[in-house]
Amino acid sequence: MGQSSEKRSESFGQYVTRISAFAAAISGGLLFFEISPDVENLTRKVLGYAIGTWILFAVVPFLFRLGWKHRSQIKWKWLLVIFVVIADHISQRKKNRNQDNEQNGSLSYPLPENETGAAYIPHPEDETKSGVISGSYQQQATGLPDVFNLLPFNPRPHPSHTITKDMAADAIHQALEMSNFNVEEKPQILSVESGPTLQKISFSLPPKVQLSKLVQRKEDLANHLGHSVGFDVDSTPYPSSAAFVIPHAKRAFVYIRDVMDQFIPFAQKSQLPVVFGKSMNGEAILVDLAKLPHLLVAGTTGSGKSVFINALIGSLELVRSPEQVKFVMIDPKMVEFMAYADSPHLLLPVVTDLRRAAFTLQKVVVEMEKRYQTFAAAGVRNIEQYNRNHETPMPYIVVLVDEYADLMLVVKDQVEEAVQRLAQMGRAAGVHLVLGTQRPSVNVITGVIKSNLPSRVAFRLPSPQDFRTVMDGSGPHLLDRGDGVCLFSNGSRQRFQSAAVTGDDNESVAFIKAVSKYWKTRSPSVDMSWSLDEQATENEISEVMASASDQQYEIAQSSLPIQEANSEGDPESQVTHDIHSDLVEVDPESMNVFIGDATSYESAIQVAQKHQGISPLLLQKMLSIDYMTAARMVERMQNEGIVGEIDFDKGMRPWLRAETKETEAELLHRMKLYICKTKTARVGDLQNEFSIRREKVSQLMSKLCEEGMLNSPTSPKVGYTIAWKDDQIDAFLEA
Ligand SMILES: Nc1ncnc2c1ncn2[C@@H]1O[C@H](COP(=O)(O)OP(=O)(O)OP(=O)(O)O)[C@@H](O)[C@H]1O
Repeated sequence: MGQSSEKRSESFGQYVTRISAFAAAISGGLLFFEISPDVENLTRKVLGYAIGTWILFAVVPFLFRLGWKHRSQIKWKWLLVIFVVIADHISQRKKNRNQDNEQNGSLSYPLPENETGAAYIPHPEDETKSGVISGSYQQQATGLPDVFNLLPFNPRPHPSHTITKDMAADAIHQALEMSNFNVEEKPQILSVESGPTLQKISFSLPPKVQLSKLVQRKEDLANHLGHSVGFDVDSTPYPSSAAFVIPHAKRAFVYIRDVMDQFIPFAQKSQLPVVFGKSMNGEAILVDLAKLPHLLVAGTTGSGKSVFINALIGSLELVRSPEQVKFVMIDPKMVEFMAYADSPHLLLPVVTDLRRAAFTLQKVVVEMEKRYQTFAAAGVRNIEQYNRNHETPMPYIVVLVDEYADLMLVVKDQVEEAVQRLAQMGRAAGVHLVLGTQRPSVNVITGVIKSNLPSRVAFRLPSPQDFRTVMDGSGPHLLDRGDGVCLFSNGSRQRFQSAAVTGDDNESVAFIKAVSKYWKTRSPSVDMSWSLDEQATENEISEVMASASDQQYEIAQSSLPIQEANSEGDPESQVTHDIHSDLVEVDPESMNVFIGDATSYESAIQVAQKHQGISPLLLQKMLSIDYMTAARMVERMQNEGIVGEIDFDKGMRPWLRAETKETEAELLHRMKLYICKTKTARVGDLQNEFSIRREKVSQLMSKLCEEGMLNSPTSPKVGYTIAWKDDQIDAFLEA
């Protein structure tokens, strides 16, 4: 009986040992193939349990049997001492870890050991007025700001081996030959750059091989090089050369922790510092979101869009207190931003309802308008100047939308209008947009959005057409997990590996919670959170949104064809002329500019007249234009004597131009003089010269045609021409 139970426990032990050996082998294999950080973490855990089980069921019984056999020779006293020392060591380690967790917000992942025990300690009182990081950190020895200690470590900071020049020359030679290029010699390799995901091999183009041909046969080359995904052909700074971009066999990840040495000084001199990732040659890409000033992020599911946006939020939360930056998060899917529910950086709870999302965006527009009023009262132009002159900084607001396509499908009109206004005017007010989408169709990424969000990031997308919609051009086959292309407003475009706080979802949630806890203990006094219902009344929103639509309506009306004469009422509306003929003198390429500039200036004058004065802020608000354009128009109005010097009490330049008493005949005479002197009859020039409405100019020009001074436009390209001969012009001028 005793023997059979011993046998049974032995076979159970063997059984368990075999299972754990099997589990260890599988997890070891999975670790070797580096499938993803998620799988990696799981396999590490399984490996740990397997080894633990093996120790428990194989090693411990073996040692026990061995000890029992030689029990007469064992020095029990020494064994006890060793046991006590080990137990003490284990309990001490456990205690230290608990203390660390306590300090750092109960992380579920181990904190890095701080060798010197020292850290930069952020002091809210040290905040610089420029709104830079919560203080000049007090450096104690070589530590980090303690909030940075919350960042997880990168399990895979380095890629697998970079290809050597010799191997590259062989591989490229072979691929060129197999793709039907006539190459006699191996190409000369000029450089091999290695980043976290890719390596870029630059080589001299063999005779008769052109870069454009390589691009054409990209797919073939990719197949022959064994990299059908991720391969690209690129240009290089070297003459007569090309580059092949090839993914690493095993790529590295970029964690924020990896670049914090560069990020901390960068954060000191920027407003909204974020870690984008690393470039193809492994350099950190650090970006000031305030300068972008908005961002569109597109990527299909699994491409790394959410990890990137989380890295962006994480970067800001690390270096900006809740008093300095506030987030508005819109998450219709209720997946991405829910982990931030407790964050003190939130201006209002995460918005998940689509209609409420539209309302929220409009509310942000109201906030932006209020800020402009505050700036006007304080005599400053933007948030930077305001924060420089004020003790309590005005927080930047970053609006994050997880799935912009969902919003556009349901509440397109409200959303697009609000997004357009925020994109056009948000920057000076410290309001910035980050719009994410999985579905970058033309219905979602409309012309309006694209023209207002020139900075964009594309991760892997379902089709080349989608990539084109986002980036306005073709691009490489991108890999999953953060291989992306970024495009900045200055037109520069580059491939990059996106940064992550961590690639592990659980670790990510733990980090977000820890950072929230960190800031809650440090900035408990100021509660700036919004209550959407209290502060943003429907009236307030509709008032602000309507002021724009009225104005846009006026502008739209002024450029519509006017077909019927109206013999009564406003003489200016007595127009018999199709306004399209005014535009015919303009080259179609420049038409937009022409219509925009001339019409806007005329509208600006109307705004000034209506309000009996003007300020850039008022103009900016009424015409939905950027501050600089508004300021330039105001300056022009002042130079032309339409408005006067600034009246500081009213915060405006008063309207000066008396209503014109000039009769139509006098105005016609002045126009004739102008045409004779300048020998031009362009509607735009006359409109600018006389500061009168486009319709009025058209009406007068029709009269001049009737008088025989001008010829009517004959084709869409040719505008009015002068019919008078030179001697008629001279005679008129002499008279
Ligand atoms: N930059 C990165 N570094 C490391 N791992 C990454 C990175 N980006 C993505 N991953 C890995 O890829 C997985 C999917 O990424 P992510 O959740 O960001 O996809 P997504 O594009 O947002 O898709 P969805 O819209 O379906 O959420 C992550 O869980 C993570 O394991």
